[in-house]
Amino acid sequence: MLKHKTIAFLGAGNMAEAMISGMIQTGKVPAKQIIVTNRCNQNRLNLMKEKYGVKAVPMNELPYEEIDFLILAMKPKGAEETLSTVKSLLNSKQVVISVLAGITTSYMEERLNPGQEVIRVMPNTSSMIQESATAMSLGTYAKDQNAEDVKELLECMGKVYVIEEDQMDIFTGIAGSGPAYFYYLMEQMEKIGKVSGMDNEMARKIAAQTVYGAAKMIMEKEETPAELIDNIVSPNGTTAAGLEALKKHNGGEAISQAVNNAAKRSKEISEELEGVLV
Ligand SMILES: NC(=O)C1=CN([C@@H]2O[C@H](COP(=O)(O)OP(=O)(O)OC[C@H]3O[C@@H](n4cnc5c(N)ncnc54)[C@H](O)[C@@H]3O)[C@@H](O)[C@H]2O)C=CC1
Ligand SMILES: O=C(O)[C@@H]1CCC=N1
Repeated sequence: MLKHKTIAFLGAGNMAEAMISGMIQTGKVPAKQIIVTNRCNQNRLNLMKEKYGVKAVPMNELPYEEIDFLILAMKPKGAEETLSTVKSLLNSKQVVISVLAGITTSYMEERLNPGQEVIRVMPNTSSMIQESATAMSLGTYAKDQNAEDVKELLECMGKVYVIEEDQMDIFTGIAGSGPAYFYYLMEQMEKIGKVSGMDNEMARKIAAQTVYGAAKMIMEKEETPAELIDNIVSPNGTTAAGLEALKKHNGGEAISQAVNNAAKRSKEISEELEGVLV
């Protein structure tokens, strides 16, 4: 039952805000049960309080005893210090949820009290409008009931996929970072529309509607991407000409490289930070 849970965010940045926005919109978690804090930016905390009606407190005033789910939402490099700080403040019933890229459940478990429940999550910023593709992987000690509640919480932000943790790097490459590739793509569409005399705003909306429609087709129809492409291509037509240019300029390879490089970076972050322990 989410309505009785108290959820605290350590870190009040872009990802925390997107998640809070998604949660608030469902009404499943009362705003007064969401607490947000960060290391230094009081203006940011004020903004979160005004915009979402959540509690916003300085770090040293976080009421740890009230928290059910503690969400780590700072940058990965802050994990070490944060985990060592919260270790002595948490009890065994509280669940630590991390959205930090590259931070493994074992990394967290090794730095928290033995048996502490930990869940690793990878959302994306579309949580803001409840359209995230979010992954979750359970740590060694995560209990079924808490895992179910956390899944329900993440469903406030979009679709949730429970995955093996060894898939988290590639998931991050596809879905955590993924919105940025599509924004980049749409930015290029907007630019070329503008160069060709189209109104900026109009070109942006047209590109977005096209991406949105294509994504919806994949979600709602049975056809594969290849079949859907086939439905668009006319022999010697415009799409064939467009795809020819895309292939000539290694469009497919560019996307594969983007996903792979992001996944590789996620793995590197784990390795760099794990190195701190030895
Ligand atoms: N932005 C995104 O699209 C996604 C981000 N993430 C993960 O979310 C985390 C946060 O990313 P963003 O929100 O984009 O960063 P951000 O820079 O917008 O926000 C970071 C926040 O953490 C606070 N902070 C820094 N150190 C802290 C500490 N020791 N204790 C408490 N608060 C601290 C900062 O004051 C700031 O409010 C990262 O670890 C990232 O890997 C995961 C999925 C998607
Ligand atoms: O760029 C990053 O590292 C974070 C993780 C996924 C999206 N943003």
